[in-house]
Amino acid sequence: MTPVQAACIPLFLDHCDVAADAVTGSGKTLAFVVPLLELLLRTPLPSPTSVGAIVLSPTRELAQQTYDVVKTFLQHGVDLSACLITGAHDVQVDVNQLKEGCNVIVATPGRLLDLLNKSGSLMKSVKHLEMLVLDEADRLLDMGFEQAITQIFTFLPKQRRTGLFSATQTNEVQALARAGLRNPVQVAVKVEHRQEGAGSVQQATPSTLINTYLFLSAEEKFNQLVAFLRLMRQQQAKAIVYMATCACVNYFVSLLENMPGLRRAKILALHSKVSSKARTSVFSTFCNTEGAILVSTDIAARGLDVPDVAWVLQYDPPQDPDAYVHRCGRTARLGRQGRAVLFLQPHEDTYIDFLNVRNIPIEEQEPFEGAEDLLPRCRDLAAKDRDIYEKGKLAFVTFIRSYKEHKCNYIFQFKKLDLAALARGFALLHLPRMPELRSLQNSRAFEQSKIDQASIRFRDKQREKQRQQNMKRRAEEREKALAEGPSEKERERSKRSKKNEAWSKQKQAKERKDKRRAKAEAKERAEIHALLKENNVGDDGHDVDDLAQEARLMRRLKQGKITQAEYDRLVGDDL
Ligand SMILES: Nc1ncnc2c1ncn2[C@@H]1O[C@H](COP(=O)(O)OP(=O)(O)OP(=O)(O)O)[C@@H](O)[C@H]1O
Repeated sequence: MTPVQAACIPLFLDHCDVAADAVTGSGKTLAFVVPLLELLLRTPLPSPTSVGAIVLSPTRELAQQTYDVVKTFLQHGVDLSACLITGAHDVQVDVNQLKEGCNVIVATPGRLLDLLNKSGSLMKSVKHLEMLVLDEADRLLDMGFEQAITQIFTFLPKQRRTGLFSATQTNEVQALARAGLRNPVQVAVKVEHRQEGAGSVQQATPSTLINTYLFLSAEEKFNQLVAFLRLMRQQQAKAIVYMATCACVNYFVSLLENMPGLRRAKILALHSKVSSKARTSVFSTFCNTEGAILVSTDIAARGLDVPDVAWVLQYDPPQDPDAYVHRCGRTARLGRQGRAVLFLQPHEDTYIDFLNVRNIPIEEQEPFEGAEDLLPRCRDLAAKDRDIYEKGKLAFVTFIRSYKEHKCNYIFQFKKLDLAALARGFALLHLPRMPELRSLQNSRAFEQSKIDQASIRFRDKQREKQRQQNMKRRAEEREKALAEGPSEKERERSKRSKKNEAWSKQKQAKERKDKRRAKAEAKERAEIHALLKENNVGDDGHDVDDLAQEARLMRRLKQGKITQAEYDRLVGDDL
């Protein structure tokens, strides 16, 4: 048994409520699954359809993982039934499952609350609940599930055991513990590490983790990533690479697949815009393929348990400060050795102090050997395939947006970003027209490629044919509009402006200048808006944090801005 299990299991069996806080990979899942099953076996439920235990997880992936652990016991002789209730399928599927009887429910809060509100029989079945578990409690709260959870409490009997599990403790988690737990026993399994001159101090990451950082300019990052991945190939080691946005994952994976030494590597992309079904398949390929590389957003930061991940590389530091510990926690699980490395730009150096204050020991490391300048090759790929060219622009735009919205913006200061170096580091041929980049458009700091962007073709023949047809249609529309001359409205406008001729040339010049600027700004906005819209990224930058989208949708549902059906569809398909 692991320490957290040794502490929690007897407490639950003694009918105590437990609030547990233990590092990633310390075996928290079994610390609640074992006593939960044991309690249900000891106290037979009044009917085969009674629900004896509920586990609430923040995401579908985590719920699925916990459900799989429960299932393993059921397949080996534990005579209970279990079901998984998430937004992954139609509500009716869940209703049918529940009718057949579920002694253990593993669920995400939104869907469970919905079913409790709709189904009188489920409301009755939970009246004899023995145990409730809130897993990854801090994330449940971050995602805006607090209200849903407190509403779920109202359906459950007060005489129950409640467990609250988290690898990061916050004031909000403590408030939730006060609301849902009765005199909980606090279990904190801490890791100590020896620090020169300070004796032993507590740390928030596993003791078997070697945690390092590397200062790199924006232009060095991709080359170092390739050097790192070649090393992983040599060692046949499994690794996870974290990036800031979905679009960054898509773009850099397209580049990596074409880099020398990596063409035969198994590089998988995972983020919220990958469909639910494809996400399951990506995850299972990653688990079952030796030396596979997962490039992901924070969607894969928490709770996911892949025992043989040897390295975690944080290509971009996380938006959410707590995510750092969870990302690292995908390696060095349950006493195994693991390594985590963080790429930082030199101006982001205070992040190291920030980590130290949070009891996260970290050391500087040497750059990976064998790095070469691959950015010209990347630009060449973009020039030969419009798909890569467009992915690059989108990735860059979303990265800038995510950087501007950084939760630790006193460390990650937008004004300190070297945007020209960043654009070079993204191997862009042209700068997207963004207000943030206006001063760079004609600057020598970023040399725009001479290649005409309209001439860059899709490698995929079908897509290219479609693009040509669209261009032709737009040109015809323009010609037609020209031939028809100005519209009635335009003629009116021009007449009016002649009548009100400006009283001085100076004023006219200023007006012309303002008009030009407004036109340029409107064009920039329209271009960025079109780029984001085409790629299903909201203007509010919701590409930035995948999981926040579910929380945002939940809030909109609560405010009555979307219906339950819309919520289900959006969460089901898009997240
Ligand atoms: N007593 C045990 N003996 C052997 N293996 C165990 C034991 N308990 C847990 N494990 C294994 O350790 C791994 C990590 O466990 P688990 O996923 O529960 O960690 P966790 O603390 O929930 O991590 P995280 O905070 O990242 O979610 C799993 O692969 C699990 O099967």
